[in-house]
Amino acid sequence: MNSPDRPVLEAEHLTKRYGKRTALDDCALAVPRGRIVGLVGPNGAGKSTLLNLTCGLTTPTSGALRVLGARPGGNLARVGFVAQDTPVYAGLTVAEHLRMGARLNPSWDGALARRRIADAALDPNARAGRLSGGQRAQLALTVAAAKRPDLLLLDEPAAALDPLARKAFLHDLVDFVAELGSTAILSSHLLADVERVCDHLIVLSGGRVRVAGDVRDLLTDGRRLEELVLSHLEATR
Ligand SMILES: Nc1ncnc2c1ncn2[C@@H]1O[C@H](COP(=O)(O)OP(=O)(O)OP(=O)(O)O)[C@@H](O)[C@H]1O
Repeated sequence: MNSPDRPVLEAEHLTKRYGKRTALDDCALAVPRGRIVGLVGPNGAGKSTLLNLTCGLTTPTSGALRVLGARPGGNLARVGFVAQDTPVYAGLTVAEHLRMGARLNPSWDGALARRRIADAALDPNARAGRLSGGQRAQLALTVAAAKRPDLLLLDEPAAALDPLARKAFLHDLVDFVAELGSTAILSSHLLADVERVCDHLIVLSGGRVRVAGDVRDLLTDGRRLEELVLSHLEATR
C-alpha cells in the first residue's frame, strides 16, 4: 500500500547498466507525493533510464525501486507515461485514441481529454501519423493526463510544443497536480520551464544523483534554480 506520507518514488542503491555502460550508478531518491519534479541533467545523464525504470519498461541491474509503494510496473493504471518520442498509434485517429483510452482506463476523464484536444485545435478525425511532432506530443500528453494517474512521468514533454502550447501545458500540469494531489516527474533541458513549475528538483549527471530535494529547501541562499543546476553540472563535468 502507498500511505500518503510514503514517497511515491523510492530508490536505494539503484544501478542500471547496459552492457559495460553504466546509465545509473548507486542512486538514492525519495520523491514526496504532490510535487512537480524537475529531472534535469546533461545528455546521457540517465534521465530517460530513470523514467523507464519507474514505469517498469526496463529493470534495474541492482538496487531497489518502489513506485507508489509497489514494484515498478505493478501499478500501471495509476502511472501515466509519455516517452521522449511521444508514442502514438500512427494508423488511429485522434478520436480513436480517446476511445481506446476510455476502454482501457477505469479512471478515464473524457471531459478533460475532449477539452485538451479542443484547446490544442486537434482534428478528432486526423490520423496520428499525419500530425506534426508537436501535435503528436499534445495527443500523447492528453492520453496520459486523462488517465488521471497518481504519478505522471513525462520525458521532455514540452520540447516539441510551440511557446503558447508550452505555456498552456505547464499551466494545465500545475492545475492537474493540485487538483488530484498527484505527482509529476518531468525531465527537461528547459531550465526556465523547470523554474516556473517545479517544486522538487533532481539533478542527475554521469548516472549519479547530484542534488535532490524540494526547491524551497535548496534555494535558501537567494540563488536562482538555473544557477544551482549549472553550478552542480559544472562541478561534476
Ligand atoms: N537501450 C540502451 N542500450 C545501451 N545504452 C543505453 C540504452 N539506453 C540508454 N543508454 C545509455 O545510458 C546512458 C543514459 O542514457 P539516458 O537516455 O538515460 O540519458 P538522458 O539523460 O535521458 O539523455 P538525453 O538528455 O540525451 O535524453 C547513456 O550513456 C546512453 O548511451
